[in-house]
Amino acid sequence: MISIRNVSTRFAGKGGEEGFTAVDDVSLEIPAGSVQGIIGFSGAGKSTLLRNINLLERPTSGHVLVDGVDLTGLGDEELRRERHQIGMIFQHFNLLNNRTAVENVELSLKFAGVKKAARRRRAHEALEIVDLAEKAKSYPAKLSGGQKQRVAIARALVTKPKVLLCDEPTSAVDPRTTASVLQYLADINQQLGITTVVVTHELNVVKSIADNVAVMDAGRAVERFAVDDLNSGRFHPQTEIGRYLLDDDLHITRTPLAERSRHTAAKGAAETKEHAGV
Ligand SMILES: Nc1ncnc2c1ncn2[C@@H]1O[C@H](COP(=O)(O)OP(=O)(O)OP(=O)(O)O)[C@@H](O)[C@H]1O
Repeated sequence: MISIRNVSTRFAGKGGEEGFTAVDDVSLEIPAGSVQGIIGFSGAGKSTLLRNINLLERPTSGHVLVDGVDLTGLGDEELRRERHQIGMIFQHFNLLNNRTAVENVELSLKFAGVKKAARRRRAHEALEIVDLAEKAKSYPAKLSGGQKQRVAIARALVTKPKVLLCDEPTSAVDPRTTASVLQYLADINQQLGITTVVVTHELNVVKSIADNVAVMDAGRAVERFAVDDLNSGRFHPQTEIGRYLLDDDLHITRTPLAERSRHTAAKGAAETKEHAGV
């Protein structure tokens, strides 16, 4: 459904600085109706690859096909039309603060050329999908982080896209809200059959929502696996970055409390002696 073929994205350097390759020859097939996770550390190129899918960031080379249409080969007008098939949500929601929830959702329809008469009705319907009908007239400042993300989801869904791109959708909300936002995304994927791509650095996010995952490191997709295979122990990462990322352990080195207190006590006694000039 989404076919990423040998995509590379190189950013030009400023003022004689060397350029930077953020995405390096990535190919990825994302089946229709599936949830694809993209995981990696900060700076790995995840967001750039996601933005390559709707050409918010045009790849330097390679092709992106959505439903068989090569977006990289389209002119501006055709690309604008195809983009209405692709919704996107962001870490910081990107709502307009001077518009109510329903007006934020309506804007997507306006850009898609939907007539005014139908816009308000459809925007209310989209807010109902994310259980926010009663907040339709609230401004973003009066909404919690989770509610803002749900408005953003409604805004992305209202044009009935085939694809939903999610850039760190839960990084700015607490763990309980994370679960709620992920549940909405899972339900929407299941009920509406929207092919969903989720970029995250959180293993528990991909484990709970994705069917397939790609691990990115330094612009490359270095590992791919099905979450079922990971959960059942059939998948074993081959790269160091994969092993590190897929291990729940945070790798913090700590001295056990008992040893710490012995150490502190010994240090304290030495300092007391020193202070007393013994
Ligand atoms: N417009 C740009 N111009 C120059 N360099 C950029 C640009 N956008 C991103 N980069 C660089 O490309 C690399 C990849 O960035 P990207 O945002 O895709 O990574 P990421 O894996 O999503 O990281 P994070 O999790 O921190 O968002 C980074 O080193 C970043 O500084």
